[in-house]
Amino acid sequence: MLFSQSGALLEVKEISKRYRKAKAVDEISFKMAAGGIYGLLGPNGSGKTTCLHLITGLVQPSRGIITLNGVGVQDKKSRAMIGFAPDDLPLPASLTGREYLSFHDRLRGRDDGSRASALASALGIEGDLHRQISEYSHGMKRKIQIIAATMHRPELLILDEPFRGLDPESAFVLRDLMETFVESGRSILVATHDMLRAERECQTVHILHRGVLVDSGSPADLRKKYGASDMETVFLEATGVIGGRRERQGMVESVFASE
Ligand SMILES: Nc1ncnc2c1ncn2[C@@H]1O[C@H](COP(=O)(O)OP(=O)(O)OP(=O)(O)O)[C@@H](O)[C@H]1O
Repeated sequence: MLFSQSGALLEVKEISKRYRKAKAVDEISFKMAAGGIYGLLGPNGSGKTTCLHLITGLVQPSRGIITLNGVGVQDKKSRAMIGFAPDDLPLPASLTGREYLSFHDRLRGRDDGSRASALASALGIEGDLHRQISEYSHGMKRKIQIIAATMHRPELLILDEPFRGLDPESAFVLRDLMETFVESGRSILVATHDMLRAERECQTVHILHRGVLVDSGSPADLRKKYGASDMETVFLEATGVIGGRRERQGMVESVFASE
């Protein structure tokens, strides 16, 4: 496993991303070590997806720098070490699953066909690889994306809401895959709204609110810090949702109060 001078696999240093006047991500910094699952939590619109796109190198930051093993993520060498499964499922409907995976191979100049088959078997869709993606269910699309993102054995796997729409069996299988992946010394950064999973699976979570990193730590440490019994309460406290409750309730009451 390669390391940068700081020993971190990934270093995000003071990155900001501005879209016209609005800052989607504002001066965020954090590090990830090799061999762990890290969570990116935050309310809708808090900048999680933007942050993931910046780390993949697909989007350029307005400010700041992101390195993987000490090399900028815009560099081709870094990109080869990253796998990304986005939340939306932008898949070419007319290709078969197998053709889609071969397409990824060609883009990377690799031949990972046998690994793709092994992963498809593990995820239970090997028998569907000859079918057109237009015929795939939501869960099958999610799985083919995860295979495409992992078959080249990246050092860093980035997953945006990977469990969304998966049945319990598929979620269980994906969780096993993630665990095996990190046991091999690789790391995962996962953006999620699922607090239970974040608590169970992430060694460290970063909580975003309006583009700003408001807190970071292990789920256990954060629960202690906020005096909370679960990560959902930590999330609501850290993002100020609980604090704004009275004001919101007043607004709703004003709508429904009898005249
Ligand atoms: N291409 C874009 N152009 C303009 N604004 C954008 C663009 N992409 C994201 N934004 C804005 O950046 C902010 C953060 O969006 P982002 O999608 O990163 O949030 P998120 O935390 O992933 O949200 P969700 O949980 O709803 O998916 C939002 O205000 C959004 O409107």
